[in-house]
Amino acid sequence: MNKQRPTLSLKSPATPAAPKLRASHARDLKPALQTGFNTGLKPDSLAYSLIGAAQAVALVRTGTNLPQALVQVWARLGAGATPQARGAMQDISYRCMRQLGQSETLVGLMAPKAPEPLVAALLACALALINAPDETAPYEEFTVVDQTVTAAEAHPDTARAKGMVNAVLRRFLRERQTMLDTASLQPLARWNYPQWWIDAVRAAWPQDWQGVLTTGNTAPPLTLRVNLRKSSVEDYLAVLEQAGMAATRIGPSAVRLVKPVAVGLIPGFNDGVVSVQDAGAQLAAPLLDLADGMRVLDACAAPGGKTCHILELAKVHVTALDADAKRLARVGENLERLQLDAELTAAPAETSDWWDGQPFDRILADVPCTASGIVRRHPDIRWLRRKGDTLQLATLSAKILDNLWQMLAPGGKLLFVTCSLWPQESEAQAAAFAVRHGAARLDAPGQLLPAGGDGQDHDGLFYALFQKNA
Ligand SMILES: C[S@@+](CC[C@H](N)C(=O)[O-])C[C@H]1O[C@@H](n2cnc3c(N)ncnc32)[C@H](O)[C@@H]1O
Repeated sequence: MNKQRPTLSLKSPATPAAPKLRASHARDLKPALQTGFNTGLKPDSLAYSLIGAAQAVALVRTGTNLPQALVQVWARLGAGATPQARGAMQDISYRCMRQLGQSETLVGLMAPKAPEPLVAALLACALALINAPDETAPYEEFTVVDQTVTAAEAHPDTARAKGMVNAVLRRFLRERQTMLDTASLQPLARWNYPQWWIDAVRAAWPQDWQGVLTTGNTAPPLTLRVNLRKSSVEDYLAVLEQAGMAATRIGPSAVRLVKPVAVGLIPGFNDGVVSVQDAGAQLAAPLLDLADGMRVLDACAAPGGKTCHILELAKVHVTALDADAKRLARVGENLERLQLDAELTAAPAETSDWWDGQPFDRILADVPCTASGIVRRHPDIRWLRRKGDTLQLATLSAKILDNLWQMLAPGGKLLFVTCSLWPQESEAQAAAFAVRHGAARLDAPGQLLPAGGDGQDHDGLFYALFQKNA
């Protein structure tokens, strides 16, 4: 077995007398990922993908978001992280996030003592694969057990727990129904969200809370926006049919692929005929009621999905603003692919020193929020957010809205958007804003709860439209 240092460790070698922390405190520590560790596992084996996915899951449990965690793990693995291995690690870790409450509860029922972070994450990944809904189960359950034990043996952070991993998984296969029934008595395991999140959805949406939680645990669809400058929805559906890709129309410009594929394989993607965008998010640009020649501010623009849609609909001058210069670069890449043009400005939307004083005819304020409405795309969010984040983000977005209002021309319209389910960030924010500024409220969808199914399929978004007195 490789004797190199483990890649995940809560203790630093430079501080031998580090105080022992209780498990409840461990999530505040960022374990250092050490480069160069090699498990010796074959990159095309399930064991290799399982230990990689488990490291990403363990990082999420210490506060890193899953996309970043995967990038860190892949960087450390170097050439071993082949496209197939990356795909498998991504698939396993995303599944794991959707079932983490159940898996951690099951481990609590079956493990003799609380496992170390990487062992807990490895077990959670394995249980997510074993408990995958039948139609999506990617591996035989005995293969999963065997490969999880192999993975455990190959990594110094998990090797000592190999026997326990084996015992827990085999016990689960023997006593599956009893274990699942017992676990599901706990809301955390039944719904796979933290208790505070379940309570918040119940309080906000007493009629719909179960559907909202259930939809958030489904895999998201791959929805495309047809660029009406380059094609029509009918023509594009015909292109997909010719390519043998089944698809349905689920919005004015929205087409959902029956089977998601990598973006590089989507016909016309590289030529800007289509973009990837949720059907609910596609409502923003049309609500702005654009006309050629208008000055438009897209105030929280990155990665530019809505910026590009605006420019596909009318010949307008767009300022795309975002506080994050790195993310703003992605707006540039999307504009380039679609052969569109906008002015890119990196600055916080609650400030105004970047503004030339010329009022805007339309303002889109797609403000930073808890993202509680898009958990099916980002299943890690529920495990990363804290209850207090809502108030903090609502305070920032109130500042942003107040600042942007002074930049709007008389008679101009401001569209306020969130991808949140929490009224504090959405309807309560919109109502308070209207009162503060005497803003007229125009027709807009309000809260769209996340919905999946044949007819409609979209994330949870909130829309409020305001007009300034002429
Ligand atoms: C919901 S995302 C925007 C999505 C984008 N409108 C789209 O459709 O592709 C929110 C964006 O707000 C940016 N942001 C966060 N705080 C900000 C601030 N104070 N001012 C401006 N942008 C901010 C984030 O970097 C992020 O790109």
